[in-house]
Amino acid sequence: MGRRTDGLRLWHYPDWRDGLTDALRLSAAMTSKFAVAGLPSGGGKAVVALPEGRELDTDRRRDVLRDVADVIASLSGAYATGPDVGTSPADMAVIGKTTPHVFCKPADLGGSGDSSPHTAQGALAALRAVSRRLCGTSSLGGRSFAVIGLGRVGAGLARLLAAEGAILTVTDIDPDKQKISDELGAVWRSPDETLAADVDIVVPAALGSMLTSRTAADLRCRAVVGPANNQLATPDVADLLHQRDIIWVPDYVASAGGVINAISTELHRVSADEARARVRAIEDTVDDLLDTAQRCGQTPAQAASELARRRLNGTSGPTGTNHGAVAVPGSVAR
Ligand SMILES: NC(=O)c1ccc[n+]([C@@H]2O[C@H](COP(=O)([O-])OP(=O)(O)OC[C@H]3O[C@@H](n4cnc5c(N)ncnc54)[C@H](O)[C@@H]3O)[C@@H](O)[C@H]2O)c1
Ligand SMILES: CC(C)[C@H](N)C(=O)O
Repeated sequence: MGRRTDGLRLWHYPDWRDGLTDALRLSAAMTSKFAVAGLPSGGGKAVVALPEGRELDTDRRRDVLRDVADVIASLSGAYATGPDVGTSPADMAVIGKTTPHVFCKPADLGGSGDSSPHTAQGALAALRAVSRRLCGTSSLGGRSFAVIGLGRVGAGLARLLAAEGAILTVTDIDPDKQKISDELGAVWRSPDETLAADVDIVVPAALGSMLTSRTAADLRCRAVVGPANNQLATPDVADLLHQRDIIWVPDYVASAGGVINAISTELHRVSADEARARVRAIEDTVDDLLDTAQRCGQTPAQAASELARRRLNGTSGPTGTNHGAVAVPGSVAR
């Protein structure tokens, strides 16, 4: 069995089976993410499905993480985890006490630390490629962006965009995040208004399935490019966006900066500079994909999926079409 890698999501779901569905969709996307990034791993995802409204106190959270660590340890290296929505390097440190199969522990414990700044840099690189396509320059100053989700990745990316002189509309379901909006001089709107904002590029940086046939019809932007995993509710939304002349860069391409940095530094042992260069190369990957799509009369989604398929078929060993999901039902957290 090939090795599968990727993050641990700790989030609320109406039913633990919704968490399982999320884990399966995310793990499939991770397989494509690793393939397009040229990384030698299958995709995986672990989800802790918390019942709606249930918050974990410190002790309960540690117990849940230990349960997750036991499951990962039982897989004997077939799956390694890292952070995702709802988890952090500190959580990886807890898991790391039970199993070595964990990425992104804090640097003082030998890990590569928080993946989110690298994910944000990777998404910025993807945005540069799309800006060049739309405006003839990779410079982001003066361009308008609508950032949805001001969590670890979204807030970091919004700060990078603000530093380049971009014009920002932002949102989050957490009203406390309006502080970040104020700090950046951004316009704060509701999530629905932000998705339909009249901007150059919408940047999904929250949870998945935001792009449905209905929301795609309401978009007023020229492109959708962001770090959120699984942005499309259903694959056909990519065609709807293409028909509307809206460029959509597949999430598994734009969001690869975090895993590229973690694998490059923790497994390939390259320098921080080399890892940064690999993350920045997402700009070239997106350039190539958009060129291929245009040349072959495809959507960027089709071009990316063909590239992933070619890489998966042409590679033996640890990379394969297999992906795996570990769902830890909410019962552990009840
Ligand atoms: N952390 C990483 O390195 C990394 C890497 C690749 C992809 N991603 C993806 O990027 C996205 C964000 O990850 P993160 O690590 O920043 O998570 P996070 O938990 O730190 O942030 C998510 C943010 O989205 C907000 N949010 C949730 N639902 C929303 C909605 N409907 N509308 C607006 N805001 C909403 C939350 O309140 C939170 O502030 C996720 O899809 C994740 O899978 C993260
Ligand atoms: C960094 C990685 C572990 C991240 N959760 C991703 O989805 O790519």
